[in-house]
Amino acid sequence: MAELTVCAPAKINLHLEVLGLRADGFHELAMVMQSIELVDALHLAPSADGTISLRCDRPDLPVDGSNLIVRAATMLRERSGLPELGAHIRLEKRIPVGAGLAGGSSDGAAALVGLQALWGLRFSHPELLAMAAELGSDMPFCLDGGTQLCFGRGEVLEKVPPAEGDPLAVLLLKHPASSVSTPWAYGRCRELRGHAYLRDPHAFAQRREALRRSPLLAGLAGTAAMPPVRNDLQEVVEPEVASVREGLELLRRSDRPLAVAMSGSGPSLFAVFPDLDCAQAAQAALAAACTAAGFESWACAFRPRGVSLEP
Ligand SMILES: C[C@](O)(CO)[C@H](O)COP(=O)(O)OP(=O)(O)OC[C@H]1O[C@@H](n2ccc(N)nc2=O)[C@H](O)[C@@H]1O
Ligand SMILES: Nc1ncnc2c1ncn2[C@@H]1O[C@H](COP(=O)(O)OP(=O)(O)OP(=O)(O)O)[C@@H](O)[C@H]1O
Repeated sequence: MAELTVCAPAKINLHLEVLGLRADGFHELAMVMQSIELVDALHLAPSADGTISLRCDRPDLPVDGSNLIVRAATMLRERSGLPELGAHIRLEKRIPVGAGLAGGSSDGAAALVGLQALWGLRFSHPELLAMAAELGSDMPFCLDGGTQLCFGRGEVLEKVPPAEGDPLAVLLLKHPASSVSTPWAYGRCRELRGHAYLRDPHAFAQRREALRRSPLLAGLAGTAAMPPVRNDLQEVVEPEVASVREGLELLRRSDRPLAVAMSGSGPSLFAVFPDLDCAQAAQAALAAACTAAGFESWACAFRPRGVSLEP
């Protein structure tokens, strides 16, 4: 096989509820995650000498063993038992880094799927999901993407069927000089809200059931109005990060957004619109204000799937 291209879409969190602490030190979560049409591209080619190399068009992104693409590739080769496997990988990076959009996680998921195809491996889907879960809490979602309920530390997934008709869309904002450490955000959440964390597994189960029946899923299906988006990390990050406050204020000026919130651990912000035309109109209307405040913006439709191999 010559070269192969695999797409790695970003995600936003349409619901991020911190339930409590787990024995492994991670947080027990109840989330709804949504893939969007903001996509990194990985170009894969076999290497003759068994090396795994990564090149990227973003000089500020490490391409060594700390990159999730290299970590995923190394894990896949080890688990295959074929140490002679190698690949040259070129990353076209379009998802902002450290933004709350799981760009790194999605790239790792794309590496698992793309290299399985390039190397002709035959891991089952559950095996790929298990490898993804070892590499990061957001990575399992990124494999199949679309709209999913995410429980546990983020790796226990329940698919939500895509809505009928035109997909919803978002206007996404991020300040290029701003990024938020995910471990810091969760640590701060524990400081501020740890006293109110749920402790009883039955209470966790009740919250999961409440999310399965929530007005949010009816709103996404178009059978009810979209409720406000809940992101428990937003109330932790917003007071500490000016670009989050500024971005939320900008988005609240747009024309009738269905919801406005921060994604993941931030600092990217999004406003939900009924379709891509509305999101693009909102982007045009806010263009001058965003430029003046130094924000980058993207108008993206919801995407009904995650990682995808390109023909
Ligand atoms: C904020 C979100 O992006 C929301 O989708 C995710 O929860 C974070 O997913 P992620 O970046 O893949 O997180 P990981 O790389 O697995 O963990 C990074 C750090 O975040 C904290 N973390 C992450 C997930 C989780 N359920 N509880 C946590 O407390 C832990 O300190 C962990 O060491
Ligand atoms: N391929 C990659 N793309 C982007 N970041 C990567 C990649 N590999 C490793 N990283 C590292 O992961 C960290 C954050 O990655 P990412 O862009 O997924 O953050 P994020 O969007 O906040 O993710 P999450 O929503 O899961 O918190 C950065 O420190 C970055 O250096």
